[in-house]
Amino acid sequence: MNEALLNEDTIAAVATGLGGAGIGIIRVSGPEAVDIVTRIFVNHAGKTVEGAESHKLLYGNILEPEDGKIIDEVLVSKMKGPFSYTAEDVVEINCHGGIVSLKRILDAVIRSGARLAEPGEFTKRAFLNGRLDLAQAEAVMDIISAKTEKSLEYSVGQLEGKLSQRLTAIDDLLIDVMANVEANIDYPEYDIEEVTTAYLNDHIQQAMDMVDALLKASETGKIYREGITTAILGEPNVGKSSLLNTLLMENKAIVTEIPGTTRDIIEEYINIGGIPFKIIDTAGIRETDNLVEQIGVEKSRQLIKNTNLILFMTDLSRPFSEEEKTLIEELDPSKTIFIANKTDSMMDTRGVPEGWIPLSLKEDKGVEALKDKMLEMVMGGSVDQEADYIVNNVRHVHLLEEAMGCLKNALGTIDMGMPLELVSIDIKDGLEKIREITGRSVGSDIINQIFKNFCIGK
Ligand SMILES: Nc1nc2c(c(=O)[nH]1)N(C=O)[C@@H](CNc1ccc(C(=O)N[C@@H](CCC(=O)O)C(=O)O)cc1)CN2
Ligand SMILES: Nc1nc2c(ncn2[C@@H]2O[C@H](COP(=O)(O)OP(=O)(O)OP(=O)(O)O)[C@@H](O)[C@H]2O)c(=O)[nH]1
Ligand SMILES: [K+]
Repeated sequence: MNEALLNEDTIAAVATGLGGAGIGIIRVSGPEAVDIVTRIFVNHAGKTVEGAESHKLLYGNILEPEDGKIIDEVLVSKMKGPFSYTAEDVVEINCHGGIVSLKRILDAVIRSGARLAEPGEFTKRAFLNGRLDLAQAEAVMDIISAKTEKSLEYSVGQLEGKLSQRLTAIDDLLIDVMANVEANIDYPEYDIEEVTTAYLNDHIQQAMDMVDALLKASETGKIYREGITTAILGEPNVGKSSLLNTLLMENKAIVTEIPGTTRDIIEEYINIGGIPFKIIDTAGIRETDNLVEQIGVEKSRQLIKNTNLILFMTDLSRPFSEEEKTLIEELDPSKTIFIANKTDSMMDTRGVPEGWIPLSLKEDKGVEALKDKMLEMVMGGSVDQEADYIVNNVRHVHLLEEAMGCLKNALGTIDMGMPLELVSIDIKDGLEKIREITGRSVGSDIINQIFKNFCIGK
């Protein structure tokens, strides 16, 4: 599989942004990388890229290949394969970050024999050359699109192999079981290792427990990946915008452009305890004056149904309206936080209702308690704060579910007293699914699909 995908081209791309930063990097990787850059680089003391030490910076100029005119002043680093990001020879040219300099140097590199890299092609080469497995390569993309420090931490963990180690442990266990089963099929008369029903059930169950732990970690992963969709609801003037502003001011999450995804709606992310909450723009709901009328609108119903969390707010400076009472009945208490705002100017006839969070945005009281409550609702047992790793990728989740299905089938096959050959097939199917995650067994179409979503230069 690897040979078919590997090719001997030398590839090049701008690895940094094109927005006119202080410094920009052009990355070149492949068998001709050193030769190509050697030909267009000069150093006042006569040092060459060819002769340079690996992983050291070299100062000089990049020249036009045709007439030797200086394009820019640069620092060049050579990383000799296999000790590089791609495991091939890599040369990086650090130039001034302007778009013209970057473009002219990239052009010079291409004219000297490299071709433009496809999106994700550097990381794809790292995978095909065996420096990263597929789960690790995918982590690179998660690192780039991480929304909070916590999700960055988990993705770096995945790049370091925390998920891969667990998958390898499952792989090892299943290989062991298969070896024993196969031996028993091939040489039943020798009684090499007794493959009893108890042995099989026990070991397959062990593998299932390991897969199950990963699936649990994927529920947490989904939260870190997608954020908790949150809507702030309430009658006009209760303080919804004020709450949003307060939360945004101190807790705005850093959201970088996610390569390969189109974003047609503006989403505000706030970061509470490392978890991204995605605030849904309820402008549509806010426009109407009448709350019941709002909720009657199909879109609002959909919104309420599809949101993970609802912050419902009332205003203590006036009585409950009939509309509010109706809506409170309709809302699902398991995903709603009820907030009583304006405690500073509460009507004499109103107290804070039982179970509601008292808040005064004016006096900045109760915001911490609200944030704690938001975290508590999300945790609900599913988020383990101390988790060492999470499963952060939809492809992985599907494959884990499929692996689980195969192993369940194996138990069923044993239970029905079917021959060992059939048990062996079920286990093998499960193993294949695990190997699709690490990329030990995966088709080139899937590999191409995965790397297509990376950004250029990665
Ligand atoms: N300039 C630059 N910065 C970068 C990258 C890069 O490719 N270039 N990276 C790209 O994403 C990240 C760093 N990742 C890297 C991973 C491995 C190697 C590397 O050369 N590995 C060798 C040698 C390691 C060593 O000296 O011990 C190896 O693994 O054998 C370099 C960068 C972030 N910053
Ligand atoms: N006294 C008091 N006033 C508040 C408090 N929170 C918000 N307000 C005021 O209430 C008014 C309405 O606040 P907004 O945040 O605009 O309310 P809203 O729910 O977004 O209003 P609509 O956009 O009309 O739905 C503003 O004048 C705020 O300053 C509070 O805790 N105490
Ligand atoms: K408002």
